[in-house]
Amino acid sequence: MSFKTISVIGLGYIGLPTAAAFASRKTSVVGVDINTHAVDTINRGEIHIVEPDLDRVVKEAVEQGFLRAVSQPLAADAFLIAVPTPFAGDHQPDMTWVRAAAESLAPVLKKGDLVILESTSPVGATEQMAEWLAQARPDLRFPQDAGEAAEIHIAYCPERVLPGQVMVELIKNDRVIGGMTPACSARACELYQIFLEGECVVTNARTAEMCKLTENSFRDVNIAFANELSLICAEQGIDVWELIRLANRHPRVNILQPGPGVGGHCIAVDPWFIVAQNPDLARLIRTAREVNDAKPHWVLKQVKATVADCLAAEGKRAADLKIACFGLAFKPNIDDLRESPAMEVAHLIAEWNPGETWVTEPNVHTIPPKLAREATLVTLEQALAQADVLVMLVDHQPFKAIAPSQIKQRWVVDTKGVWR
Ligand SMILES: NC(=O)C1=CN([C@@H]2O[C@H](COP(=O)(O)OP(=O)(O)OC[C@H]3O[C@@H](n4cnc5c(N)ncnc54)[C@H](O)[C@@H]3O)[C@@H](O)[C@H]2O)C=CC1
Ligand SMILES: CC(=O)N[C@@H]1[C@@H](OP(=O)(O)OP(=O)(O)OC[C@H]2O[C@@H](n3ccc(=O)[nH]c3=O)[C@H](O)[C@@H]2O)O[C@H](C(=O)O)[C@@H](O)[C@@H]1O
Repeated sequence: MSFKTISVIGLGYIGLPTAAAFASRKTSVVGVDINTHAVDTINRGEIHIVEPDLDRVVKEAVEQGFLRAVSQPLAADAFLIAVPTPFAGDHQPDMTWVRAAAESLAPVLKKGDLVILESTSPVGATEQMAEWLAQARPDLRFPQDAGEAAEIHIAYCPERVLPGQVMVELIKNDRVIGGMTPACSARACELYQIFLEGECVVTNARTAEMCKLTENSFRDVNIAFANELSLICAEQGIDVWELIRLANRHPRVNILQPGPGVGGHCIAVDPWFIVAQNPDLARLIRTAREVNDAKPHWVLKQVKATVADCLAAEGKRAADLKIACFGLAFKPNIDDLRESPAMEVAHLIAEWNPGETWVTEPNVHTIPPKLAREATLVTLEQALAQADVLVMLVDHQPFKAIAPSQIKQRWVVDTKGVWR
């Protein structure tokens, strides 16, 4: 049985590209979002987020009548949930959005429908979602009670696309399919095969949930290793970038790059879901999070030491000093500031600095509210020409292109090793 209508609940960085990918294959897609600005923008054939190529695909899909957005779920044959799953203040996963999404679609569920959870979630979340649906619809049979005789199919299918390459990775990456029963997995594979060129790899829901968390924890632990090395190398007077380059010449060593910390709303968040469920066992994963979260404070110490050297050498007063931070985004060549360690370093510097704190960020045109009272957004040219201390935080292309002669003989803290 094919899918006549597909509904995607949550039209953000993941939901909108997914909805557009289905619609681009000439399948009727109804996107649902509680944000009316997002709904209106999409219905005009425009987009409210930044992602290469997404604008073109959405425009075509809307113009051809395959994609439309609404504020409340309508009947469909398959529902994909891609709403936020942040953590609460104590690092516990916050499933409020998933519950609200599930409860909002329950009234329109009918026999034979497929419900997929795509949001990054703790182990057991899919079973929990199935319970919420069953409580809302006691007239339908769900997999947790009916097994293969279920009238509703439910699966966990995590998303693993890299921001900036979403439209390519969405189609090409292999996809882990965690059905609550084999029939649920088979139905989910059928759905993704509408646009997927990668392989559907089938497992159960709990393993699929853990798989997503494992991928991001793997990266976090490996970045923490690089960040820890950077601390050790600074103490030992060794250039960490050269060290990593040399060690990576070993055929079985592949160390990642240190930086000001780890940002974005995924790698800095998801490992905590494992820690929250396994507090006594997830020791390495917790420590990696702590190492990466501590890095902005270490960078501040480096800045303080450099400022002290600068003041001593140039005989200036601290209040007259200008410190320029290069970059605010959470990684290079994007405008996303979520959980950005560069933002945090800039904030820590501005709170401490008795002089002026400047930030230069080619992808942002107004100073973010968190920094508005304490820092000034300046051009790259002004920062380079007039600041006393330069702090490299994000290896954006324009910063990497700065001529070495402009950096030479300057007071520099370089967290990305691009101005060495
Ligand atoms: N952004 C990324 O690179 C990746 C994100 N993920 C995961 O995907 C999930 C979604 O993330 P993003 O798309 O980045 O979030 P987002 O914040 O960009 O989009 C989520 C959307 O859901 C909407 N929403 C919230 N509650 C709703 C409800 N009850 N009904 C309808 N719409 C609702 C919001 O208004 C928002 O537009 C999260 O679990 C995230 O961890 C997974 C892989 C990559
Ligand atoms: C395992 C993995 O590669 N996960 C991806 C990750 O996307 P994201 O853009 O957050 O990852 P990223 O490029 O590693 O950046 C995360 C953070 O880590 C930093 N970073 C990255 C690599 C490195 O060598 N050193 C370093 O410090 C970045 O600057 C950034 O602050 O998380 C996404 C997600 O889950 O949302 C996931 O879909 C993506 O595939």
